Amino acid sequence: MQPIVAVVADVREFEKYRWHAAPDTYLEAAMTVAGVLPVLVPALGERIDFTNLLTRVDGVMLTGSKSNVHPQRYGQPASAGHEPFDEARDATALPLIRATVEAGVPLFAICRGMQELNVALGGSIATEIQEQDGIDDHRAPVSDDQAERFAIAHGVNVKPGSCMASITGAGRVDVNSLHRQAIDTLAPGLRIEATADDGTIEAVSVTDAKGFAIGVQWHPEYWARTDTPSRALFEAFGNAVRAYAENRELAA
Ligand SMILES: N[C@@H](CCC(=O)NCCCC(=O)O)C(=O)O
Repeated sequence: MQPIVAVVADVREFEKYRWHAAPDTYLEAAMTVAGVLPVLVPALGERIDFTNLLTRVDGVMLTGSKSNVHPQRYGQPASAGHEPFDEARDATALPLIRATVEAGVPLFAICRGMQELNVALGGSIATEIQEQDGIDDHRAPVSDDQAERFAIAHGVNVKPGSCMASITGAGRVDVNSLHRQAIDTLAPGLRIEATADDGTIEAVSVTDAKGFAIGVQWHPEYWARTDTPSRALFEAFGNAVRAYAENRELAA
């Protein structure tokens, strides 16, 4: 049995069309390492019956994106520093996250996805964090080579006793870094799982989650086959999704 994981699409305009799409790296990591079938959910917002969708999938994965959650979603005015936006993705991901957490469906939120998780549950986001005193530059290296942009960039400190620690081990984990925003106010119901040396929140989990519900600010999908912590995260997500699918089948 191949469990199904919903992946919310980004909206992109090219070749004079409006596309709903997701980067191949996330889909490959889900298929190859997690062992699940990723199925794109178009960013059609509240027209989607999220309750019905969640009866037909065994997990939800939220990808990273160059776009940012619109600041109005967390009560702040928009500025150039918050752009670019993808409001169709916001309108789809945020209610889906709330429904997913409520239903106890396994959830893996990556980069923008972790920021969406925080906003969906009532938190806020800081933008252009590298301009803050004491905060390092977490943006991707300037390069045309994706492997250079997604290269390991810094260490994070995984909290002992955390969900993340049960997957990657507690202590130091080396990660890549491609973000200029980060969690500002932590949402109620989220727990910090890992931080960078400058205090930036790098991983969270849903405090009273019925199962796997983790967000990471880095990109484990890119090296999921070769990097041990990245592989461990996708394998753990896949195992949680399979267990959920089996329980759902037994209950049917
Ligand atoms: N845009 C937000 C979210 C970070 C994120 O998802 N980054 C992925 C970018 C992929 C790329 O640059 O190729 C932020 O900047 O914090």
